Amino acid sequence: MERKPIRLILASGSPRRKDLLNEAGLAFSIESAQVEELSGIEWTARELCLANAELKAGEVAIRIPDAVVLGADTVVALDDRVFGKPADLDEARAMLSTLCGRVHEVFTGVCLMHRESNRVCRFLEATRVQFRPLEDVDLDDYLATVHTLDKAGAYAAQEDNGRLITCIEGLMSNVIGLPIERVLDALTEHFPQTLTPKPQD
Ligand SMILES: Cc1cn([C@H]2C[C@H](O)[C@@H](COP(=O)(O)OP(=O)(O)OP(=O)(O)O)O2)c(=O)[nH]c1=O
Repeated sequence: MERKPIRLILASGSPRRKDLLNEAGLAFSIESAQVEELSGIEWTARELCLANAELKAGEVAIRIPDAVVLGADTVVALDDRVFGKPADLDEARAMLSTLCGRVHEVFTGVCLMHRESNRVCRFLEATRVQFRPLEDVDLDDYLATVHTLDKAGAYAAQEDNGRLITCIEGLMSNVIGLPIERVLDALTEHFPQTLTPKPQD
């Protein structure tokens, strides 16, 4: 039986998420979610990134109910602390100083939502990341050369080149904002009608 294609929409303004979906060869469009992200010490990192992913997907899915909407949220967790995007360079410096010499976890929550059929698929991926000791890191240089304010935990694994990171256990794509391997599996299982290849240039 022929299946009717369903549009895939990325509910995100993150250039990293756009690149990862593009590299996977998927056809999709972008509609940034207009939401105030949840935060606060009452949330664990796992709860927070899943709740924010659903919030982002839900806001766009209300507007476009016939599409499958992908929302995602990435946070960094150390012990019971949760680091989102730093508010300013002082906070970025404080986050990086705290993360140095330790292993932390990066969680990305993903929510795929199709309102028309009332179907939602949520999952979370965790990756462990180890940082160099503080004395081996030039934080002034790092903060001057890497754009940290739009990144959870104030670092960019995609352009690290060994400056901060000594070891990554798990999916690299998850650290930079979207565990694309798992997104493809979830789309294949739950929403195969979205898997139309993008037109060739
Ligand atoms: C840890 C880490 C995060 N990041 C990015 C991924 C996410 O874009 C960002 C975390 O913030 P998010 O709130 O997850 O996403 P966003 O604000 O960029 O986009 P939107 O809410 O519109 O979807 O941090 C990196 O690019 N590299 C890294 O190494």
